[in-house]
Amino acid sequence: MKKISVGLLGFGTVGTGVVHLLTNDQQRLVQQTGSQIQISKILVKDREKSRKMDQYDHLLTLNPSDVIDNPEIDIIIEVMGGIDDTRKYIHRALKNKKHVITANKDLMALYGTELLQAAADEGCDLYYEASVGGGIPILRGLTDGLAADRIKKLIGIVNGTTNYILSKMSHQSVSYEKVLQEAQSLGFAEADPTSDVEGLDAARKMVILSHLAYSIPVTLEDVKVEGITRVAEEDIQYSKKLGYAIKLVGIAEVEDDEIDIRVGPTLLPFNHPLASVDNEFNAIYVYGHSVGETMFYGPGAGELPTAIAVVSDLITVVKNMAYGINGKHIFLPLQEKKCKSSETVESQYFLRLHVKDQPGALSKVTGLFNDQGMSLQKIIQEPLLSGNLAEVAIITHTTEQQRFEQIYQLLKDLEDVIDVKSYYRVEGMK
Ligand SMILES: NC(=O)C1=CN([C@@H]2O[C@H](COP(=O)(O)OP(=O)(O)OC[C@H]3O[C@@H](n4cnc5c(N)ncnc54)[C@H](OP(=O)(O)O)[C@@H]3O)[C@@H](O)[C@H]2O)C=CC1
Ligand SMILES: N[C@@H](CC=O)C(=O)O
Ligand code: NA
Repeated sequence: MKKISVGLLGFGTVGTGVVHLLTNDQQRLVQQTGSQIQISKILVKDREKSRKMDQYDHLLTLNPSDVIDNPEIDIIIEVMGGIDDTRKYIHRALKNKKHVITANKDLMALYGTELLQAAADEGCDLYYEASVGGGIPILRGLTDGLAADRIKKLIGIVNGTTNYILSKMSHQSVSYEKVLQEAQSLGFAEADPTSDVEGLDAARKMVILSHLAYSIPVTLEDVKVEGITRVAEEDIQYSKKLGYAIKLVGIAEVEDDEIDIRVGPTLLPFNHPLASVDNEFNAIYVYGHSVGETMFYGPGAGELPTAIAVVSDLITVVKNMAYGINGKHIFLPLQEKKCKSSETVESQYFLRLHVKDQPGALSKVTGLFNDQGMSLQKIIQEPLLSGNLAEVAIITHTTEQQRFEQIYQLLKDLEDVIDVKSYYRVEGMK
């Protein structure tokens, strides 16, 4: 039987899951690929660290060259993360005619086109299913399952850590700091969770999805990004009272050949299928011209779900080797990029304000919207416990961003409005 040799860069959360599957599912791998897959070397940073799977200690190395320049290794699995070193290592591995599988969305969002081109030039495979939605086969869903359709819109909950934090804050009375720690200890959060909570991780995933869905070479700079750090418990509670869940959502939409991509806390009505996607689960809602609406749902992070995506890529690479078609399935963006101006993007909005708790204050607020020709869909007012203030939460009807910004400014200037505490976009049902 043909023997395929694999080298790993990294043996952390995802690496451990990959090694676990390669060790315990040999039989299945042989059935699927007709080959015996063995691990030859594993690059780590700390040789002395105690590991869950210590039977592989003899394969550990601190020298990247033992993996990427090793003539015995056919396929590199990159699960160490980071950008600069990994970019160099993957280029070198491809030059050495090794196929590469990576879970690294940071790298693929920034240098995906360059690396995919290098892979195509070398006749090598470069697969990265784990980089978006962990175990959900969303990249394959776009490139294979929906290959015949033109995609209109993607809405994704693509960051497990922030979804975990917002779900826990919504369903239990628990502090932001405590749930972030939980997400870290469960292995969902990045080594530095800033990229999770500031929305950058989701933005990177939206870049990768947009490349595949629209074949447009968007970059991270094209994504308007806001994280969850300013989402207050009150925002979550008032949203619930109005019938909505707050989620960190990425939206990529093409209209008249112009693309708009954004990531931010967004209200979803409870009857929206994405509203019930909780904890570390991810989901990507895809609107195709012909297929209509589809949703890809599953665990977006964690050891084994992410490892499943990596090992499924590995099976594809080994099958491609058997058919002699490596490097033939590289998707490079082919369309010209035209970005939509933010000001004209339409949405409903949620606003939470503190107003003076006195007769007439609420009617001044609603009067302002009325005078500006913007109707409101829902409004609630509740007294605050201190300061002779009331809290008002509003859902507007759909309006352009520039129009909303004008009204927001007028609202802040209104004498009875003490403060506009927050505002977010609201995604309606299609
Ligand atoms: N965790 C998850 O749920 C998901 C992670 N990903 C992505 O997968 C990748 C891996 O993530 P994860 O497993 O969580 O990360 P971990 O931090 O758990 O593991 C990283 C591994 O890489 C090794 N490593 C890191 N830097 C170096 C270096 N400079 N030289 C040698 N070895 C190095 C570490 O060595 P040592 O063990 O010695 O410290 C460790 O084994 C990242 O790109 C991440 O974004 C993608 C989807 C989900
Ligand atoms: N930190 C990421 C891990 C998976 O990509 C997340 O929380 O989704
Ligand atoms: Na995936």
